[in-house]
Amino acid sequence: MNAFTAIRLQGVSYAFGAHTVLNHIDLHIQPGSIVALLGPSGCGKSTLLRLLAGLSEPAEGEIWFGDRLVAKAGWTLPPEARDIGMVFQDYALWPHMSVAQNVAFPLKMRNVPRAEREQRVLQALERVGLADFAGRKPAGLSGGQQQRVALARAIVAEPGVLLFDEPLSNLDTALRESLCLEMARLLRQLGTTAVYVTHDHREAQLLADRIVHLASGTVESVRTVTSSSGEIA
Ligand SMILES: Nc1ncnc2c1ncn2[C@@H]1O[C@H](COP(=O)(O)OP(=O)(O)OP(=O)(O)O)[C@@H](O)[C@H]1O
Repeated sequence: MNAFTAIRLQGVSYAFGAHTVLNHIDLHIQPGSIVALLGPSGCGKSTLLRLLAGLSEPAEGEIWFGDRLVAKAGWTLPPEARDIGMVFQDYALWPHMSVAQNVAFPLKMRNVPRAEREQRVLQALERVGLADFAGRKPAGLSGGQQQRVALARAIVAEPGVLLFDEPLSNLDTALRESLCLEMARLLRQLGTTAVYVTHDHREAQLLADRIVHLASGTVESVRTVTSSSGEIA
């Protein structure tokens, strides 16, 4: 897979017992685009992201990354076989590892040789403005810095797809906006297809090319953000 991966969902449904959470979702995400999944609490945003990550399997339908089938009814390709990077709300950094070791982890999993690993880790940390923090432990960093480390870890292996689940919601308002703009710039530089779950309209408008509005487990609308000021067509 390369950095320009399209995502296609066809008739995807998911239920917790008798409770249908996603109901025949059809969605096309263009390669290299940044899509925000927006909607009220409980509408199914995180569930949809978990299906894209390979953390849950659909009850119905198919999910394709490029020309690769990654999930269908009752079957899913596991996260580590999907060429994805993920950033969660709670950073999910390993506390006993240094910043550099955290960021190097996806490269280790891919058996990238040590010298190349060190070079790519440094490059990823430079991209998020943390090159001087490589030797620190996560506990010695602010929330915003920890989330930058998580971002560096997500991009270091240059995955085809980046998935974000409310990555800024633990940060204060001012930091949220500046980090959001920083992430938007970085994602555009990288050209990686990205899906970004949020319930914050402003964040979605600052960051995304398209905004998919979910309501009660269905796609209510898909809108294109037409300018950097966040105007929506
Ligand atoms: N493990 C679970 N068992 C049963 N029901 C669940 C489980 N996880 C989520 N749900 C239900 O599925 C629905 C969708 O949840 P989901 O977390 O996808 O929503 P969301 O849009 O991401 O919400 P939020 O913005 O609050 O995170 C909700 O009604 C929720 O209560």
